[in-house]
Amino acid sequence: MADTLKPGDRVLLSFEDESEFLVDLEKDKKLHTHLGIIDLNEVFEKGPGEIIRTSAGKKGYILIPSLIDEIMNMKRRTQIVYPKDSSFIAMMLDVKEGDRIIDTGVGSGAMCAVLARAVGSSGKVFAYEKREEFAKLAESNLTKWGLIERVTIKVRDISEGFDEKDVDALFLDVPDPWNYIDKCWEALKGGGRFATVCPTTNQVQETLKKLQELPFIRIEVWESLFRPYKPVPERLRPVDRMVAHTAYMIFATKVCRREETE
Ligand SMILES: C[S@@+](CC[C@H](N)C(=O)[O-])C[C@H]1O[C@@H](n2cnc3c(N)ncnc32)[C@H](O)[C@@H]1O
Repeated sequence: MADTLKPGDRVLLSFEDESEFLVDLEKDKKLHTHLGIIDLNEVFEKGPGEIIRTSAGKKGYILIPSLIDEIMNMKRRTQIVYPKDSSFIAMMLDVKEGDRIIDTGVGSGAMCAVLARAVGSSGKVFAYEKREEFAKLAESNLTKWGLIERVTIKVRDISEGFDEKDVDALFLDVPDPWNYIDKCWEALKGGGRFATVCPTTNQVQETLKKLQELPFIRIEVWESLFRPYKPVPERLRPVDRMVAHTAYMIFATKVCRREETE
């Protein structure tokens, strides 16, 4: 049986000219677009996967938005971690159901959402952010995506340290990560995984120096390059332009000490 849509549900209306609209459903409401008017009562009646037509006869489809759809269209006031990086980071941190994770700075909440989804309903993300307005924006985004129950947002400068101890993994996204790596080490459990992102190589160098001073092992630096293709079977080829750079990703694993002590 088709999913039944109710007021407050979010849908993605996807049209043939590639226009897409993310909509919070309301009864008796009309959406005015450059393709014509969409009667939302029709969306309720039809349901996900079905065709919708605007008042101008343009054809679209009713879909349930994915987290990637949400992140690529989200309200943001900071740079965000893009899905091509955040999905890999979540795997490298081995985030799973029930984990306790720290995410900082939470910014607009893009990476936090990926972590919150991965920890499941029995896990928790402790999200630190020094700027109240960004913490509020992250809270609003995570609420919209139904993930806020799994996240505790703390408005705090992380130079004061973290409240949590023995967390399974920690993600750090601030302009000067090397200044907080000792605090991250303190919060992680033995064997806990650490990740950070930096847009420039000189930031990576500073971060690596700091990681090497502390008991961290398996230090790795990665960059992900994704090249989409035009999906035309007769002329299959890459698109003309690609995103050449987002961020370098640095990973490390905490150990309790580097050498055995007597
Ligand atoms: C690039 S944004 C984070 C984006 C976020 N990871 C996302 O995917 O949406 C960096 C954030 O770190 C916060 N920040 C910078 N230094 C901080 C500090 N010392 N303590 C807490 N937050 C900090 C900034 O206010 C900003 O919101």
